[in-house]
Amino acid sequence: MDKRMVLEELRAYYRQLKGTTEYLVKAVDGVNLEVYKKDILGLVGESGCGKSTLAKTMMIDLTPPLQYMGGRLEIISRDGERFEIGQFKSRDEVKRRLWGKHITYVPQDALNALMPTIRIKKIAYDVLRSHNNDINFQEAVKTTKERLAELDLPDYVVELYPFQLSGGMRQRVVLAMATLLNPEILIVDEPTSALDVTTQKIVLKSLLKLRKLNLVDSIIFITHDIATVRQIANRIVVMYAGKIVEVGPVDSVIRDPLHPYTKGLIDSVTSIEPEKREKGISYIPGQPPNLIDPPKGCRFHPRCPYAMDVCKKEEPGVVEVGKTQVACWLYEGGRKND
Ligand SMILES: Nc1ncnc2c1ncn2[C@@H]1O[C@H](COP(=O)(O)OP(=O)(O)OP(=O)(O)O)[C@@H](O)[C@H]1O
Repeated sequence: MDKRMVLEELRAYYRQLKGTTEYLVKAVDGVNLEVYKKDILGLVGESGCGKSTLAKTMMIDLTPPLQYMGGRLEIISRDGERFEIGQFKSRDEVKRRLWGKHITYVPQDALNALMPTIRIKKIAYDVLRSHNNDINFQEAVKTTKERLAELDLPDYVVELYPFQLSGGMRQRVVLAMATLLNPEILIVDEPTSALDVTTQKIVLKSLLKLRKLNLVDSIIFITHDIATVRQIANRIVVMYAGKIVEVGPVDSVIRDPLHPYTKGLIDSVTSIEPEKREKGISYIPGQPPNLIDPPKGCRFHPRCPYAMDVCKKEEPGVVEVGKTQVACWLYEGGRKND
């Protein structure tokens, strides 16, 4: 399969000063993942588990207090050009060579990211000109109208100011601006959480369209919402306390979650199905750990109903169960018996 990104034991920590003592917040701590062409990955996990930090690290957007601590990150372009995290001398170089062109990130607060007093056509012109100094304004407007049409937005949107757009329209315009240069990888952080259900669906449709038309090769969709992941993603990536604990095809992970944490996450989703509602709302007991001093062994062990002695002492390796990869001692040497 065509790889677009490879992460091996990737680590990025925040340096935090309390008084005169420095602490390290281990937000991305030994992450392994391969992203393929045509992938739509749903990256899920509780608040604070490191999803946004992983996105920033994938973007090689490492500014203090966030610091790269080791491991590999490789981005592979459609033409086979390879970019390694360690090769860049400055953030400016990363910005010039990677952002927008090969990888792009739409952050959580993207709805407010567009300058309200600059017309869409001028914003798009600036994006396109940052990678092609020779482009003229008319060409830039034409390219922008084409991309807007691909996302089912009318031509006249180029003439508008961001404050004139509704939430859903603005989110699609943000997606259009972020993908004007057809980057291989698009990372979107909670793109639908501030929208009503109907508008959410329109935004999800736009994302699927970007993928289907090959305007982007791979999408990483960060969310708390497993129902949304089910609608859009082909694979689900479950993160807990700075680590990936399970990766697999979306349907099989949701139907038959392997890691006890994934099971807890899925069980805690409120359901509209009466038989599930009757069981009541379940939740994962306890709190996620402090990432300055996470538990030894498996980081989930203090909250895990299946925790064994080994879980408290040693970190589990990754085991393949069917098409799913899971980091859990229950599966070392075979399938869990229960
Ligand atoms: N600037 C910072 N300095 C120190 N620690 C930080 C900083 N930003 C985030 N963290 C910590 O890093 C950890 C991971 O945070 P991150 O925002 O990546 O999680 P998340 O899974 O994206 O959460 P959410 O779903 O709430 O956005 C958390 O413990 C958080 O408190």
